[in-house]
Amino acid sequence: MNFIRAMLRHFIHNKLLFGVFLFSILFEVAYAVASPLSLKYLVDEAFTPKDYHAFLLILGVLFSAGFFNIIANMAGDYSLGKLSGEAVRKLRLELFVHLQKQSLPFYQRFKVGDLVTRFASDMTTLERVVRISSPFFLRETLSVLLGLVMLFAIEWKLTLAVLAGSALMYVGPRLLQARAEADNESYKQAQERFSNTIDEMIKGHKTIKGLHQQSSFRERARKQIQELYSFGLKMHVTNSLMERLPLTVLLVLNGIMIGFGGYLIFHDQMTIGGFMAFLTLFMSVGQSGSNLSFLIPNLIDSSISFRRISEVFAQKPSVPEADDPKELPSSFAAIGMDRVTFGYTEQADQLKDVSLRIPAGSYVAFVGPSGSGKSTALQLLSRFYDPKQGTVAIDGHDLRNVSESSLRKLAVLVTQDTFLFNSTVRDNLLLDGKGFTDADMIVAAKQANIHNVIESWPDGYDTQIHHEGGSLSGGERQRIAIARALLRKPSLLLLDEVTSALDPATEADINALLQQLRRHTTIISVTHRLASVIHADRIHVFKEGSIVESGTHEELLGQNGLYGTLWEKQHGFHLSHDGLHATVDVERLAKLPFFEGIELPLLDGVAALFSTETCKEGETVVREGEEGNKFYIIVRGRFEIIKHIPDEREKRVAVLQDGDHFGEIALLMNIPRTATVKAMGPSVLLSVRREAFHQMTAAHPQILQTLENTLKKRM
Ligand SMILES: Nc1ncnc2c1ncn2[C@@H]1O[C@H](COP(=O)(O)OP(=O)(O)OP(=O)(O)O)[C@@H](O)[C@H]1O
Repeated sequence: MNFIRAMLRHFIHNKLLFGVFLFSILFEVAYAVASPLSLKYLVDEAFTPKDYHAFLLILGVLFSAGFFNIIANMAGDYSLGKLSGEAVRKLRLELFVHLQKQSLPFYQRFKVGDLVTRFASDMTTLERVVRISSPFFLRETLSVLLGLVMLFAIEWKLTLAVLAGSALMYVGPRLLQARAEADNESYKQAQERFSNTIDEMIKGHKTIKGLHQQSSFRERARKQIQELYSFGLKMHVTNSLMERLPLTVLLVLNGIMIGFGGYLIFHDQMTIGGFMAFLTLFMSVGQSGSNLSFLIPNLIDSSISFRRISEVFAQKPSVPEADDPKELPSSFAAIGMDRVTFGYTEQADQLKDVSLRIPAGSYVAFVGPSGSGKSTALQLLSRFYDPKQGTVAIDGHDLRNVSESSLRKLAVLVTQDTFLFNSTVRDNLLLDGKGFTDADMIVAAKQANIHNVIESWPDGYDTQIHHEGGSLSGGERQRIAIARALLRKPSLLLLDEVTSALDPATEADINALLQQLRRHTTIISVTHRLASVIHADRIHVFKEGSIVESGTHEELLGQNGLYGTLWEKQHGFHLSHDGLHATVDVERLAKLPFFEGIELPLLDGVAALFSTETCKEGETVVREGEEGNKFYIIVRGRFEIIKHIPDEREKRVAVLQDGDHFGEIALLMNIPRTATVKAMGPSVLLSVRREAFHQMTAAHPQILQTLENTLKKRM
């Protein structure tokens, strides 16, 4: 309702134009109703008595009124065009701003296809209603009302008779309305589902191809297109029925009118002129009535669009701006969390009673197993979400009470899922460009180690970025995102796995840059790669939503806790600077549970069997169901483990990262893989084939024996 009120408010905002519009409609209706009346006077007062003077008078009045009607209509059309255009313009902008104000959960709730449909198709329907249907509805309703008054004035008995019959005209559509609404809604939903499939198919085409999912997607699309067809047919039939019914009833009504009207004339209760005026006026009222019922399907359709847009307008941002927000200065003394508990849903908490204090100028790292809540903590520190309990504060100011713009100037978050706009590199770096020169931009690009790459492109900084950055490599995208953040010179830099897509050399450069920045800028870095945070002032180790250990690298190693375990797991690998050649120490191999107890000299031979494999983001290394003959250790990178759950789509069941291994059973036997393993970014693996392993173990059967025993125990 608020939304409809807002629309009306926009519509009547310009009182003068609204007055002109109303006057023009009233005049048009009055003229349309009065014209048939002129017949009564023409026939009864001029033609029958052959009164030439009366004839000229009536003709003069008719002609002048007609001329004035044309002018009034033109003024009305102009005012309507301007009023409706303005109302729709304001609504579009309000919807856009409203979408911008929404927090992350909103964008998780509504899918892209759904929102785009609301913006494009529903808004267009709404525009049609404001521009065409509503004024038409108003005019036709007034015509019916005024026409009925005139009909009563001409002959009330005949009017009552036809009115009783007219009731039929509305019964049919009423009965069908609920069904038409349901059919329209089903069709809209089917459209939405299909839009989402297309959206997924375009965005995920690589993944779909990579996982051989074309046929399941085709099947999904086929079903949805079939649904579109069936719902479309149903909707068409119901709407056509609704459109045809009134015309049939109108035919019956004409019969009643001519029969009863004739009877009145034969009994001298009505003049011929009166009957002709009645007939013409009734036709015109009937036409208006039928026009109104034609409008019903159109209005039903639009009421759904109204509801769908109202639904978006009704969404309140889950991270709202305070009424009188505090402006943060550009620097601060400390940021912290005090007993913060947070869950994305009511069912589970992803952060539990987390407290920490980060003084300005420090370099802090969040580490821990995948899914332990590191990124979530970062999202709360940059206020993309508000805690369920506890507070996140900068210098004692609860982030809920500070202005979003001052917070965003102070703190910039760079994530692993970088989004670039389909524009030039320069536009992507400068964005609104406020306060930055090209020289600033180049300094930032150099810091992020991307300047030379950009310069090597034929159009340099004017190079067009396509497919939201898909035309660039993951590392290039990431470095542009880092440059974009550095350009803004934030006092607080929040980094979420920013080096995970970079090759070792670039990663080393970015880490060196962070070392340079660390005293002027507070850096909080979420990473799973421990080697990059050994110099951090403080490392917080997350586990299942809580901070379980905190300290410097040395302090944490001394504690021999979770950090120590994670460090051991990632230790013992060597990677060439270009990231193409990796090796593993035998001491590291010896720590793999299934090589436990095998003497180091023997493991030397095993270590030599490993070869390096690099993979791109989205590449599938192991496919569920296929027979495997390789064992892998992750040197760098993150891999998702996907399982096909019957009657469900594929589901990510785990994430593996640096130091993890998979596929060890393939060293023993040739059995189908139990899950698909896919790279989440550029990665480096060490792998060994069963055949090579067996050649080696032929000379040392005890290795095979140990492996068999351990794997048997684990299975
Ligand atoms: N938007 C979301 N809605 C619901 N659950 C989420 C959402 N984002 C993350 N989660 C869940 O919250 C938990 C913590 O996720 P988070 O990303 O903070 O972990 P993380 O330690 O950063 O792990 P990773 O290194 O794998 O990113 C995980 O179980 C994750 O599945």
